[in-house]
Amino acid sequence: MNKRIGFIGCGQMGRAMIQGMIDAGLVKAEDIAATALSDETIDFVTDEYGIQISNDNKRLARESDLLFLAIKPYVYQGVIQEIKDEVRDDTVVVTIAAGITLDAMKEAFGRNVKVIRSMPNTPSLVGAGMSVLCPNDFVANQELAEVMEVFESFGEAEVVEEKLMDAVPSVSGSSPAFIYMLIEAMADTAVQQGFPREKAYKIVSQAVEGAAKMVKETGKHPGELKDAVCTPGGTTISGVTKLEEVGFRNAIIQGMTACTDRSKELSQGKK
Ligand SMILES: NC(=O)C1=CN([C@@H]2O[C@H](COP(=O)(O)OP(=O)(O)OC[C@H]3O[C@@H](n4cnc5c(N)ncnc54)[C@H](OP(=O)(O)O)[C@@H]3O)[C@@H](O)[C@H]2O)C=CC1
Ligand SMILES: O=C(O)[C@@H]1CCC=N1
Repeated sequence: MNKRIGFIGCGQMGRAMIQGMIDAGLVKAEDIAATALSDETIDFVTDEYGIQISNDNKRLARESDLLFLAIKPYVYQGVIQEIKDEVRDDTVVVTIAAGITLDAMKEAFGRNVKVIRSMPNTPSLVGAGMSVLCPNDFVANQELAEVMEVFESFGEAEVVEEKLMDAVPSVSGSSPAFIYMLIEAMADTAVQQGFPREKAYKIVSQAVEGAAKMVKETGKHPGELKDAVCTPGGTTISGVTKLEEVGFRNAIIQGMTACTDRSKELSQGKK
């Protein structure tokens, strides 16, 4: 890709995306530039990733064709104030924060900048990301296609209407945390039942990955796949019955709803 890609912020999510696109061969490390606040991060990223990194947000904003804002939501206002006059009219700005709306971006910039609101997730680090995007009216189809190419280099990407963006963290950005909790709980149980910890994580995470692959590759309804595991009078149905009794599915629904509610609060400017 012959676009200059810049990341303002180079923490967990920025690094996951950068590593993902380098591993995919989309860009060379030396063609990516980033900024961070601390010397500690700047030194670490220089050593580990080999990208250009400094604390000069203005220069990065001026020089980037695709500018990712990989900073925490509460830092957005300050950083946009700093860079808004440096961002060129042909630059595409990509947000990755929950609750930063396209309207809020327009207001912060005080003009019509090309903006794509996105929500990636950290599995991008290993090429298994799931990102959801929503462009504003000033992004041309070709520009959206280029940004999709970036996101698809480290996983899968979908475009949705902005009204769905507050629900997106619960299904992509935040959802890996819920799955890690599931894996941890399953592995803890395995350890309690005598498995060594490392074997427990290997077995459980492979089973989780396999189940996800079955849903994706067979196209079958998850309920049908679940039924195929349940032998009459067997072990699985005993586990399924107990999980229903303790409200497993309801717990997931409530967790995801709380996640979406928090995104809505952030979108409304609540701290
Ligand atoms: N973590 C995740 O799983 C996901 C995160 N996101 C979103 O990604 C964004 C970043 O999150 P995450 O990567 O986890 O956060 P981190 O805290 O790991 O990274 C934030 C980065 O921003 C840098 N930074 C802070 N202030 C400035 C500034 N003024 N100028 C330049 N750089 C600055 C920090 O520098 P330093 O390192 O020096 O402190 C750090 O490198 C958030 O908006 C979050 O909502 C979206 C999807 C998933
Ligand atoms: O927790 C958060 O707010 C961010 C957005 C999705 C994942 N991390």
